[in-house]
Order: sequence, then C-alpha cells, then structure tokens
Amino acid sequence: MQSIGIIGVGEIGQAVVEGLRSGGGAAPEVFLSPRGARTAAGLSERFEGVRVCADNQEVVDRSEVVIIAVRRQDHHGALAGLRWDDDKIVISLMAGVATDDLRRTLGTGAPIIRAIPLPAVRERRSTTVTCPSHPVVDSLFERLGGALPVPDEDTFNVFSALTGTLTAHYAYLATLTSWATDHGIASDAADRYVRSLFRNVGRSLSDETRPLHQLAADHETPRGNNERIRTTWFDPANTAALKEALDGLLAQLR
Ligand SMILES: NC(=O)C1=CN([C@@H]2O[C@H](COP(=O)(O)OP(=O)(O)OC[C@H]3O[C@@H](n4cnc5c(N)ncnc54)[C@H](OP(=O)(O)O)[C@@H]3O)[C@@H](O)[C@H]2O)C=CC1
Repeated sequence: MQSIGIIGVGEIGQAVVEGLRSGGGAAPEVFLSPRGARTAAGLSERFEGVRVCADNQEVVDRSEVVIIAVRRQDHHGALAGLRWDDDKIVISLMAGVATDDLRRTLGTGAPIIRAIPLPAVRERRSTTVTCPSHPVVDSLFERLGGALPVPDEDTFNVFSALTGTLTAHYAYLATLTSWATDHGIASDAADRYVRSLFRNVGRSLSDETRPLHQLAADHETPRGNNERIRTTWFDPANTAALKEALDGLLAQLR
C-alpha cells in the first residue's frame, strides 16, 4: 500500500498516524482531512510524508486506503457527496454505523471494512478487530500490533461492546483510590499504590498460557482478602448488572 487517507484526525486518527510512522520500515504516504486542524498540522510537521489536504474529497482522491475516523454523529456531514471509485478500500472506525448504512452514505461498491483500533496502536501494541477479513487491512493492523478478523457484524459488535468497558476499569481504580483517601491516606500515596497493584495485573495478562479464571485463582488465598472482596462485592447480582449493561450496549450497537 502506497497511500493512506484519514478523514477525522482526532484521538484515534492521530494514534494510527503515529503508529504508522513509529518503529521504522517503509511507511505509506498519509493524507489527512483538514478538520481537527491543530492535530493534523502537528502531525504533518512531525512526520515526513504526512500532508494535510484541502478537503475530504482530496483525501479520497489521493489515497488507496481511506480510514474514516469521525464521530458517528458527524459522519453524514463529513462523507455525504464525496465521490469514491470502487478500487478504494474503506476502513470505518465508527462504532455503531453498520456497513450497509455506510455503503448507502458513500454510494460506492468499494470494499468497506470495519475496525476497532485502540489508542495503543500508536506504540504498535493493540490488537485490532476487523470485519470482514481483508488482506490489505489485516496486514495494516498487523503492523500496528495485531489483527483479529471476525466474519460478521454480529460478532464484531460483541467485540465493540467489550471495548466499551475500558473507562469503567479506570473508574474502578479511581474509586479504590478515593476509598483509601476517605480513610485518611494521602491521595498521591493511594494513587501510586493502586497503579503499582494493577500494573502488575497488566503484566500477568501477558501470560496467555493461563486462562483468566486461573489468573484470578492464582492470586487468591483460600478464605483470604481477595476471595472476600471478589465474593462480597463481585457477587452474582453485580455480575448480572455488568452483563445487563453490556447487553444494553450491544442492542444499541446493532
Ligand atoms: N478514541 C478511540 O479510542 C476510538 C475511537 N473510535 C471511533 O473513531 C471515531 C473518532 O473517535 P475519536 O478519535 O475518539 O474522536 P475525536 O472527537 O477525537 O475525533 C474526531 C475528529 O473528527 C473530526 N471531524 C468532525 N467533522 C469532520 C468532517 N466533516 N470532516 C473531517 N473531520 C471531521 C473532528 O474535527 P474537529 O476537532 O474540528 O471537530 C475530530 O478531529 C468515533 O466514531 C469512534 O467511535 C474507534 C476506536 C477507538
């Protein structure tokens, strides 16, 4: 692939460009849409071969692969009226926009692939779910940390819902910290300790030989403190509430 365009240069668009340009190797030319002007200008200053286009049509015209990374509510405004040749490859990062709906908006027979890269693609450390599998798209995301192709949008939406749990995890950690400060611990000490605890959890997750339930068991002394919190807080009602929230999100994504 020689050229890649990005329509919507925000948080995730920027991370993709940084990932493509970090780590060396031949990188495609990158053409950016002009909105998100400061971010786009910053990227073109930092990286050779990254240019800001005059408008979204120029991004499409100059690129073999076009990544759409605008917010769902902005996509009609960003895309309506653009002309797409059928030999383009379109990658949509927008959560909750079905491929058939996007095809109607774009009015093209070009392949449309949905993908869920996460900000860690900037360090080439995120596994990106793609749907359906496409050799060019999968090899692009392999380069950014790994591709996990899935065959249909029902499956894709389940992964998309899982992605929606990330900030709840950070909020959980922040709640632990604030509980400690309520008990008189200095907030910087609580913050430092909670980060240290869960950084080690992150490291354990890299060991893919142990299933997740076994990781939990391996960290738990029978009738010890961890078992107590797991069974008194993460009880069946709490588990059901989490699954219900995920079901609600999945229904909205379909
Ligand atoms: N953030 C993430 O981790 C992930 C996000 N996504 C998806 O990617 C999409 C973007 O998310 P995110 O990067 O967080 O959002 P941001 O709000 O950070 O970025 C969206 C960008 O789109 C730009 N934009 C708005 N309208 C237009 C237009 N008409 N033409 C060109 N660009 C336009 C905005 O410009 P301006 O600033 O000028 O308004 C902004 O720079 C969403 O659909 C989201 O679901 C998918 C995977 C992960």
